[in-house]
Amino acid sequence: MDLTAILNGITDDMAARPDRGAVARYIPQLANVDPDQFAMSICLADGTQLSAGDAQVPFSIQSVSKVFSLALALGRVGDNLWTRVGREPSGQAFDSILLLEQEKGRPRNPFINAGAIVTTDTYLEGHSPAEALGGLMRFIREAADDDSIHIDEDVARSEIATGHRNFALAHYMQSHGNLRHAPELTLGTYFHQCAVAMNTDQLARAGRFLMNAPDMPRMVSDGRVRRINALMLTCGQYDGSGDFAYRVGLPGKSGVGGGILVIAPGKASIAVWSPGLNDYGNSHLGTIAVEVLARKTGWSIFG
Ligand SMILES: NC(=O)CC[C@H](N)C(=O)O
Repeated sequence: MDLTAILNGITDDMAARPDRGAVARYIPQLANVDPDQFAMSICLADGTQLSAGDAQVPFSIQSVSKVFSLALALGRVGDNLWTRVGREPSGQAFDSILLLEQEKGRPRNPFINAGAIVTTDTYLEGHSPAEALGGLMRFIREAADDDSIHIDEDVARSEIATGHRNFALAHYMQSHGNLRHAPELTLGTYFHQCAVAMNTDQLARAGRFLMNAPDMPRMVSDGRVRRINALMLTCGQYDGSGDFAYRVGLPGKSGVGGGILVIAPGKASIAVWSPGLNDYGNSHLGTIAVEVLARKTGWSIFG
């Protein structure tokens, strides 16, 4: 299999496509990003790294950060996290408040916004926001083996100023006793976590710990890696998770910045980025690109 040719072929194909989806507009800083960009990077189990397109351009990882915060929170409180957050797909948009009322302030899973806010509230416990974010950045930098990864303050500020729906979710959960800190404190931390900037090379490297391959960084136990991947497969693309599993057949986590981290267990960590989004709020071309990649490589976990 000539992976370089596959990667370059996909990148050329994506560059030529007129339908690129729509960039997220509800976060002002993201509305300015050029939708013509596309990048894909792959880290293989033997340590080889390949990339194509705009693989050196940093983008806002947004909800892809929820994978790292989940790993961190599980490391801190273990299975106690599940007393406050569920493990089922929600079938609703990432920022929906609908089920929270029916389910008494306990979010369906750690990848929708409400669940990620509780996850952040968990790793914030016993720390200041700066210390908590320091812990998260240490985790991400160690996973990627890159100390230059940083938080884009302009993006964080942009979201603090406009994140009314996330404030609504946080206050609603607090009314049910499912937030241990003031909403401003937890959300300030959550918005900074979402504002981590990475390029696809860095993100593919940061995802290597989820591959469960012998020579890859071991940030969490094998069992936990399996479970995080299971949640990525069932909940990682919100109400588009079933469609993504059907088309790609790999666990993935998307963000409204247009990035997706996709894991081929035992084989590869893949990062794709294209800023235009589909109706679910996941990268339109990014999803198509990993669909083609999975088909051409035979990497689907379903054979
Ligand atoms: N889907 C996403 O990437 C959403 C993350 C974004 N920071 C928000 O909370 O709305």
